[in-house]
Amino acid sequence: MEYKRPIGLDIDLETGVIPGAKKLVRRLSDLKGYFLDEEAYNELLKEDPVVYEVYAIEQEEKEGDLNFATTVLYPGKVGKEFFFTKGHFHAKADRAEIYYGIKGKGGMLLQTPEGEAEWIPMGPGTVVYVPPYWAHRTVNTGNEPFIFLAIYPSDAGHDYGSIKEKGFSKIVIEEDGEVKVVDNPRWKE
Ligand SMILES: O=P(O)(O)OC[C@H]1O[C@](O)(CO)[C@@H](O)[C@@H]1O
Ligand SMILES: [Fe+2]
Repeated sequence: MEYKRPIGLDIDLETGVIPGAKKLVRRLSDLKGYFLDEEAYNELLKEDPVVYEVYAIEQEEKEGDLNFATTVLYPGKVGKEFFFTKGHFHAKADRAEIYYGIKGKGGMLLQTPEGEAEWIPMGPGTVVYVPPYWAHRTVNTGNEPFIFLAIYPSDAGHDYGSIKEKGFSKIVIEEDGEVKVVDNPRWKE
């Protein structure tokens, strides 16, 4: 039998960079239709800021193996809504995932296929267990990059479809200087 080699490396805890990882950049233009306030979206699109970067060490899509990735989610808002990752179910919906907060301040929105949402605040050292079947999106509620590690089965895959279409049933906004998790007025059952 041919064994894969173990991997040991140091994540840069200040920048979130994983040496040798594949880098993915998502700009505001990659998130068309995701934010509630279209006017604010179009205005900010003139600058088309980077919303988040992902540094991933990925294996083949085989049962039993694991991927890991850091995400650097930049601070910012579209209207009242804080910057977030697209969010997804797993293509293999029963695959779970672990997140670990490294730097900055934010949280995770999780949601069942029926639309029951949960908000978990995150900071450095927070561990979040994403159970099978729950969609997940991270949100930066602070004013510095929010950096975290995700560890997930390499055959989990991403299913962006229904989140792209319907969003989450909750949104995370700033109102009167406070972070609020409120019902998404555009949410449809
Ligand atoms: O795939 P999205 O929803 O854009 O979010 C990116 C993050 O989610 C992951 O896909 C893990 O769930 C990572 O690759 C990355 O940390
Ligand atoms: Fe995931």
